[in-house]
Amino acid sequence: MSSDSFIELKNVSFAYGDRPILQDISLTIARGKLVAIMGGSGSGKTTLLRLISGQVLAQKGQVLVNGQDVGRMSSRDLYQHRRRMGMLFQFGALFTDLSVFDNVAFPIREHTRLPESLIRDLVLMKLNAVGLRGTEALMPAELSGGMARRIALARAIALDPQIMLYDEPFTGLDPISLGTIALLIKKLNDALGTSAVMVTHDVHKSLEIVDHVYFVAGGKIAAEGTPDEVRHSSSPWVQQFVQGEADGPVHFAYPATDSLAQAFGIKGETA
Ligand SMILES: Nc1ncnc2c1ncn2[C@@H]1O[C@H](COP(=O)(O)OP(=O)(O)OP(=O)(O)O)[C@@H](O)[C@H]1O
Repeated sequence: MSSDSFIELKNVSFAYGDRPILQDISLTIARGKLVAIMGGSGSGKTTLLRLISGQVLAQKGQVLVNGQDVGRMSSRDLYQHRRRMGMLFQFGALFTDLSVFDNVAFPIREHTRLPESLIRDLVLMKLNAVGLRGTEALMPAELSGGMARRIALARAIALDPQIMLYDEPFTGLDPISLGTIALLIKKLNDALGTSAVMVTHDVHKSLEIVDHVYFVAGGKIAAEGTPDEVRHSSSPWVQQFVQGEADGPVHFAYPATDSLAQAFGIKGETA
């Protein structure tokens, strides 16, 4: 384990009922880094985020956040843990009957007793951070999809989280909005020193902004590497991902084999 790891999964196994989803997964997210998790549909990527947030608990292994085992947290600790966490989900829609201002203010009002004048300053700062100061009086129906996602990002960072979890933050956005939100995610992560995990299907955009990539297949970490290692991998498996080809050697419905990590041709775990 690296000494600056902030989130660490150690030999984690998880099943929904008797259906195994993740088996003996180990991964590390260093403090202040942005890490992508990629893999086929249904491979368990969102489940990994849920394990980190404590929404589901590992049946085996440990999920450590800042050295604390999420599986052993009291409900009070879990509440504190979630308070230190921001989430931006694909379907994490804004509250349609609240203004932009009230949407961003919502977590601040929910979790603090700050006076309204200070809340106002904080909300305006967060809107400024996502480049949307001046929109505070608008209602969500008056926003474009890209703007709405940025407001959701402002809301997610309202409490200056130590951890950010992104689940498909680019889905449904036009290329320009997608580029804007990707840059914002990177800029905010660097500025806030947040340790962030992003589940994404957008390989190209992610490789531009993340520090490290984990590939999940067959319930395991099939491969991992820096964006450069991923881009230059000679493995047909990785290339299928990077090129976004529908046909190729990756068959996500099949369990991963022991040789999958080697097949990726970049650092991987042996099963
Ligand atoms: N609450 C649940 N109860 C039972 N099974 C579930 C539950 N949530 C997810 N699953 C199943 O677990 C598997 C992994 O789901 P998960 O959402 O983690 O995958 P994913 O990699 O994020 O998929 P996608 O890329 O399609 O969003 C899927 O087969 C899904 O059907």
